[in-house]
Amino acid sequence: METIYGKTQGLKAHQLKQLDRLYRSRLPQDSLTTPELAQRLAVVSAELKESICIYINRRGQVIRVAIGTPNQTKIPPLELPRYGSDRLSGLRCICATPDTEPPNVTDLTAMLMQRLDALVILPVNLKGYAERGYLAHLLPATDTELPEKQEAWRVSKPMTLDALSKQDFLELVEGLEEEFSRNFAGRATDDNQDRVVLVGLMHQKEKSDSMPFALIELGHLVESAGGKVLDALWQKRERPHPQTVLGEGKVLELAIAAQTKGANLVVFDRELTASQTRNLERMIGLRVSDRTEVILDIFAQRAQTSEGKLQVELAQLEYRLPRLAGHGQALSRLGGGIGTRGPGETKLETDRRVIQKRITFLQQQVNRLQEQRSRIRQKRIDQEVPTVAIVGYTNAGKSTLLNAMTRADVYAADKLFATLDPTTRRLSLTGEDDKIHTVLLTDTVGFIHELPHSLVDAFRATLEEVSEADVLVHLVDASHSAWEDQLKAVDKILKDMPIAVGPTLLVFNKIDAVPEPQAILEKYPEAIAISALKRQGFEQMSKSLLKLIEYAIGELN
Ligand SMILES: Nc1nc2c(ncn2[C@@H]2O[C@H](COP(=O)(O)OP(=O)(O)OP(=O)(O)O)[C@@H](O)[C@H]2O)c(=O)[nH]1
Ligand SMILES: [Mg+2]
Repeated sequence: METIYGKTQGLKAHQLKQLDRLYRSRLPQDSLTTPELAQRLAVVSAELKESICIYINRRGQVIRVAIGTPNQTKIPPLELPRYGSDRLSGLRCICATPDTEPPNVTDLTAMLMQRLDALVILPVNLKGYAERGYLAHLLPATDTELPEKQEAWRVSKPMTLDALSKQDFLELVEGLEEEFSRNFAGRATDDNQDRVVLVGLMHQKEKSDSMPFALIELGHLVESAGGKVLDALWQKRERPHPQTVLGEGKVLELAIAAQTKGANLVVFDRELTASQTRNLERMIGLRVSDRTEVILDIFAQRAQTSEGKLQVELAQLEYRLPRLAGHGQALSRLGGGIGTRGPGETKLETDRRVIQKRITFLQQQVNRLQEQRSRIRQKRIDQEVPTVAIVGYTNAGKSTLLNAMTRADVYAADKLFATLDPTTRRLSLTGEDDKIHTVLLTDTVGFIHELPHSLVDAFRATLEEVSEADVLVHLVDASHSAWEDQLKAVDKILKDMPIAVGPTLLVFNKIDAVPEPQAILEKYPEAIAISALKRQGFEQMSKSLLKLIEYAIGELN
């Protein structure tokens, strides 16, 4: 006997047999259904007073018989014959139901999530007959840039069983698939580029209805990681749903948005637990990732030095290990991209035992390099050259400033986390008495609010530089609309450092792009305003910097 899926408890032997016989039905390849099959389904449905679904492949074989609505009897993504937003899954569902309504949104969403070839709903009357049915199928997007209200499916008017049977099924699906793949080719300009839908939560008390800042930033992070943002949605909630972060209805909405826009990845604005990831992937049918993984991915792409690479891979694997069951295994074959790349050209390991071993190895390497680094630093301290570290939110202009002041050639770009490895350069500063003083200036990796815990280790090199510097320059992008939040986020990270940091000079950068810099300086009178790009305000900054160094180390020679 074949497996009957769904609500099978309490079924009598002859009912099970009746259901089992449905497996033996065979349809002509090119017809959607036959009146005989429709009638047999109707009889069983009427007797059980339940919806009955059968799933049929392109060869006309029944591959699954299930009790329940199309939504209740959904097939997990990995058991579908094919998966991918460029085509249909190769299965259609015929459902006889005692409910007399036309297909509802839940069932249509189930069709969308499984990318069914078609869905036929046959309402069964009181006498146990199906007189007519509805044919539903997905609609390809009409445009490469999708309009907001893209219809995801079409539902026919009620049709007689005869008319349904005469539908040329193959012609229908082949036509649809051709359009799907044409659109898909148009959309996926770069096969390796992730097409992403962003998801966030907003606290219930939040008054504004506009896109939360965290989500805008997440969009920049995804773009910095090389992904393309197709859509963003968020929900107001008291607290995250323990199993799915969002409420069930919102997850459905997310699934529809992701599927109709042809996304291959969904990214949440917070860390997900292993089971949340698993539940969401099962419900949406796409890979699900989070903010931390995106940041780690950026790090993996940017790491230059061998130390940077080691630290990033270590952080990635440590983040992944406890989440492996939900990730990588079930859906890894759905593709690569954000969250699957290691530093260098490698793909991240997915085997638990291998990972464990690799983590131990990487930890040893990182410790060794750290000792080396501290020896170098000791040498610097012995030379008694004062050290200055530039810190600040990512994209504040730290590398640009280092380049401008020292003619270094550090990569600066309008991307988050452009810099990963600290760079130190010698800098000559002219004091009040025109005396020239030499200091060492270090550019560091940018900070970000809610620095993910697993990343702190990857930041270790930077944090060491920061905590051992005599003086800090805290650079703020004054042209950013959220500059004050960023300033506070950096202050918080500095305050939480295990070792107290040296005195800090607050410097507002990109002043060339601020219409009224005066307002900012009134609020922070101790601060200095510069433009690293236009080399404005450098003189005053140098003077203040020297004063602060003098204060920090006692005397300048
Ligand atoms: N208008 C303006 N843009 C600037 C200024 N300084 C830097 N930028 C721009 O800001 C962007 C980021 O500069 P970076 O120097 O890479 O910033 P960063 O702080 O090193 O960033 P990460 O290394 O990513 O943390 C670049 O596009 C710069 O050209 C400035 O004074 N004015
Ligand atoms: Mg930088």
